[in-house]
Amino acid sequence: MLADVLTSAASWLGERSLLTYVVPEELMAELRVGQLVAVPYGERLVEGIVWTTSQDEWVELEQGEELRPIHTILDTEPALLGHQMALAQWVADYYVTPLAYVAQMMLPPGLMQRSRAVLRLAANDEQAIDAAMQGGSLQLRALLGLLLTEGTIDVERLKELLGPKRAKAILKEARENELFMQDSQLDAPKAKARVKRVVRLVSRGDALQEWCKRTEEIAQRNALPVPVPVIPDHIMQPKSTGRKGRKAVENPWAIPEAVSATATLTLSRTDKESLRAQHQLAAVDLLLHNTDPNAHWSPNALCKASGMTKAQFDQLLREHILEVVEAELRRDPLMGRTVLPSQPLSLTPDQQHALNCIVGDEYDLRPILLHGVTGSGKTEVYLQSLAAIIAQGKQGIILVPEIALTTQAVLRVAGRFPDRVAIIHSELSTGERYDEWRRIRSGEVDVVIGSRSALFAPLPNLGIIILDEEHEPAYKQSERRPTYHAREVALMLGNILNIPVVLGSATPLLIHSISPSRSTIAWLNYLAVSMLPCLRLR
Ligand SMILES: Nc1ncnc2c1ncn2[C@@H]1O[C@H](COP(=O)(O)OP(=O)(O)OP(=O)(O)O)[C@@H](O)[C@H]1O
Repeated sequence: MLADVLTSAASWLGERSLLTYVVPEELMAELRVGQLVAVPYGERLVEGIVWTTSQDEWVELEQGEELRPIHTILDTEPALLGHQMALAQWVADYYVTPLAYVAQMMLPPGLMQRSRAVLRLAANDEQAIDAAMQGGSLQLRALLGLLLTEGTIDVERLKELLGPKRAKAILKEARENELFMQDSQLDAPKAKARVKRVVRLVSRGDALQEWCKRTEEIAQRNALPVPVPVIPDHIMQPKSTGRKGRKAVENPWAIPEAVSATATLTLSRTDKESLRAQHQLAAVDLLLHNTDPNAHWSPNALCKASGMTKAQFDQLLREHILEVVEAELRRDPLMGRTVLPSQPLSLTPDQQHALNCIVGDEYDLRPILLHGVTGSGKTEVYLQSLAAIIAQGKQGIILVPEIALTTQAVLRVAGRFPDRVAIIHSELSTGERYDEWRRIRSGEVDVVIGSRSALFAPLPNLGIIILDEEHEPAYKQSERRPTYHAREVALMLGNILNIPVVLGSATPLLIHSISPSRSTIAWLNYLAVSMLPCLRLR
């Protein structure tokens, strides 16, 4: 089996953008088109995307050339889906840009891994090392000493330290000596899931109730008025007045002044037991009342908020009331924003007609130009079109020209489809973008809203594309290659998948209004739907 791989090395720019590799027996069952793989390239190991596979065993090679095998599959889930690869091919041809540039643009930043060549000792043969130490050049001995202490040396670092000429000479000497070997390592990708140690309740139902009852009885055995935190915010976010004037964090568990200082010194065993029980009950209470699935308690934060000591916390672990697990924490771009849930409005006849043309009986495969003045209800039509597509088990993309997390458009979409919306735009952090990209790829999301790059979201079953304010110049990427226009790419993606593409505007570009045939895309023939108020001229 052979595979054509789009490599992240020289062929990003070269004419031969796809290189052919042999698929080794052990990878055959797992290898899929669109997956990220590591392949040998010259002396290095580089990253690439499997573009095509074939059962051919024969390929025309120059004399002395030999096909090399794929090294590893870096992620079993494809990084690019079939329709994205078809779109990438079109963008590369249409905007005369290397295919690899386009493919890289479709992936979240920080996913591609860099490779580096490293030098290491081939074997730990003491005699051979001694011989080299005595007979080798001064440079070789220095290199050997470095490898014996460090294990490996980055070849690029060696070049920086010694200068290219001396590094070349020493590397040549090292390669000729069987003691050394050079291989290639792929660095870990910069974008990773954020994993933290968090506390979870293990005990549930009757067992937990039983424990609470027992612990409450112990807690009530003393009369010390220990405060129980209702909302732990003031503990989690202590008021601070800067470095110098920082106030001590108020300890909500301190024994109140009403109870005299001497009382604290004379706590009986029962009192201590009672305090322990109260703290542990408070911790369990905090976990029970944590309704936000994105909020987690770390062991430290929980101890601080409930007043538990480490020993009291460990006791709860031993009794299997709590457990500490590694949980993936989502970096949510809408964290802290108020998203108001909304219900579909009953549509006006114009809106209903527009909806029918997009997702109803009147849809005729043509892109739809939705022309309506500001405030005429276009967004409501978009939302109900998305809802209809979602009801068919598909997903949608809605593009807006300028995106700020607080924009009304984002919050309106997020409010209509709670927890099922992802946001993609260039101002997200690498981590946020990576998390959103993975949610989209795994089918956890029904709607992607964002600026032009949201078009490349890996939705598994894309059913509609909407471009709001289609006349906006922000849809054109001009600062780097490919210099694509999101409207043209959206229309092509709609064509590849045979799905509705809606262009909405209060002031559509003349190119659509006057002569659709003059459009840059030959097959284009819009269906224009108007939601303009009826004007009577006297
Ligand atoms: N069918 C309807 N019934 C009642 N109110 C509606 C209806 N459709 C839209 N609205 C309301 O009218 C206002 C404007 O609607 P909307 O934002 O959808 O218009 P728009 O054409 O998208 O505007 P813009 O061009 O500014 O994006 C909103 O407050 C919306 O809730």
